[in-house]
Amino acid sequence: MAEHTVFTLPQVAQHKSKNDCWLVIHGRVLNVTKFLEEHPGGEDVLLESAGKDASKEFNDIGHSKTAKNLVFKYQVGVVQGYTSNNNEYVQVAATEEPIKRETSAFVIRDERRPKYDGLLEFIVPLLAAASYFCYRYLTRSS
Ligand code: HEM
Repeated sequence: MAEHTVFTLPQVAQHKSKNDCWLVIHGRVLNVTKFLEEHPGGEDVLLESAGKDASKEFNDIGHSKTAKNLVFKYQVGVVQGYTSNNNEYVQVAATEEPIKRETSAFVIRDERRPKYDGLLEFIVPLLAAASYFCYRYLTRSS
């Protein structure tokens, strides 16, 4: 698959013109030549990062989810030293500048409750009520 073609950073650096513009975002090598004119932020910012790792610039803008998903569309490979991990590419060996791995801002809370929680909620009041009636029964005046 094309998205797993491995490129070195010097190889990526050879594609830095308006007619042939590649950049790296989070270990992914992107060919954004056709996207230059479409980029809502303008082509100049992309050309400034052409042939380079633009992860920091990409993050700093705070691109939307749409923008993040578009990254996949332009992927032509990965940077040497990165490996796929659940659809994210993480650095496995020092290449040049370390690229920060993007982390999710969400904390997923496990709302599942223990299996017997519901049962206990039912049994404890039942036992309390049963104890009360036993007590009343045993202490009743005949
Ligand atoms: C393939 C990589 C990129 C894609 C797919 C992309 C996509 C987009 C999209 C869809 C927007 C519209 C706003 C949004 O949805 O977030 C946007 C805005 C923008 N992008 Fe990118 N972008 C890329 C790379 C970059 C890079 C490397 C830079 C900076 C060096 C950059 C700078 C900007 C700026 C300045 C805006 C305008 C933000 C604003 O007007 O508030 N983008 N980009």
